[in-house]
Amino acid sequence: MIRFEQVGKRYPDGTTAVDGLSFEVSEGELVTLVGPSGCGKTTTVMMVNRLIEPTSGRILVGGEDVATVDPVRLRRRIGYVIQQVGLFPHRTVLDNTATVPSLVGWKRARARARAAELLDLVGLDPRTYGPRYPHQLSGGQRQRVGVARALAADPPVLLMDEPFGAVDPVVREQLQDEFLRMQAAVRKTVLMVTHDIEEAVRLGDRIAVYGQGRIEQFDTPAAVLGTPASPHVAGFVGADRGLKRLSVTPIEPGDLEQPPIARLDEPSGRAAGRLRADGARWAVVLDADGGLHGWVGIDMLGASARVGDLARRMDAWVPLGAPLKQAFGVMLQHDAGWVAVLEGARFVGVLTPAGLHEALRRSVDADALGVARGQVAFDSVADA
Ligand SMILES: Nc1ncnc2c1ncn2[C@@H]1O[C@H](COP(=O)(O)OP(=O)(O)OP(=O)(O)O)[C@@H](O)[C@H]1O
Repeated sequence: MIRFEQVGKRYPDGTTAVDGLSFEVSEGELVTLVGPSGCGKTTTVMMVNRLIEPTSGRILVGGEDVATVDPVRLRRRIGYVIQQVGLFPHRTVLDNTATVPSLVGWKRARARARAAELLDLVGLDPRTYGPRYPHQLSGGQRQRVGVARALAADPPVLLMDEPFGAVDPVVREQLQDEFLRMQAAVRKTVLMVTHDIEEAVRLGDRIAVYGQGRIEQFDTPAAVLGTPASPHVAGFVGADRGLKRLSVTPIEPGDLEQPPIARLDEPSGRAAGRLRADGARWAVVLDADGGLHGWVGIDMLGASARVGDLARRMDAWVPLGAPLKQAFGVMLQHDAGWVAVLEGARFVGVLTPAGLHEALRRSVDADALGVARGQVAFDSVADA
């Protein structure tokens, strides 16, 4: 969808901002550009909408060489979000959002209806915020309007330059989450500049890590964290790589342990006997459909009641496939030594701190070997 072919930019004073850039962003893919200040990230995105002209190579958008497209027409097909949002101060939020549709000749009513829809999409109620002026919004809200405005004419491509850079870390994380949800729905082809590796990892389908004026590694977040291509990349992604991997490694069935199970309607004495025989101190309690109800400890099980009368409800669960970080968060929040994992509504096992550690090692090892994670085979007890 966006293709760089040996693109370079040399300024008249002799500064080479970027050199020999070749990479591709597929349709619907979000690529983050990350690297130290002055390494050429902004130059890269501004060449796509011709705010900067390359001095060598070419850039294709949707198969078309952008150098051959009228810049004004080109920019209407490419959304652009920057850190200093640049809203028109004397226009309402709704009119700001409707700017591009109005420019490309939509009727006023249609442009405004579209703007209202977009404000809703970025989490701003158009009835409340539409009539306001930019100075009546918080920084985070202004940033959302910037995103809504960039999407208003439904461009297939979105360029974002530090879009969440101007807000505090908490709001920033909120905006990132909202943006991810939105991107899952609209699937734009996105090129996003950030200097923050955490943001690059959280948002990017793939990451381009820049050195001075060139890309040192272009790969998935897991691969960049797991096998940095150079000492520069390793230095940039930082010493806490293992921690960052928690965000990008999904919980897989093989990571789970199978604890003893008790059924809601089971006589409590029978469940207690089974636990004792297994040497277990607690069991996960499931309902008749295999859904999670809660847990019960062996010393809570009396002789006469049913398990369901004695069990405790439990909210500490995560879906299969969720990132390990989410499971870790739930464990901390509930002060629990394990977290239940569900596939749909069905209980499939528990993740413990030991399982979490193993999963992290598995993901690092898989990348180190250069094989897809699903292909890694483990020696099983049966083979020994
Ligand atoms: N008009 C210009 N003339 C000369 N050099 C320039 C010009 N514009 C940018 N540069 C240089 O090009 C290099 C790349 O700049 P660019 O803005 O792309 O970096 P960046 O990675 O986006 O940095 P930051 O994260 O600080 O925004 C820098 O060394 C910068 O000083």
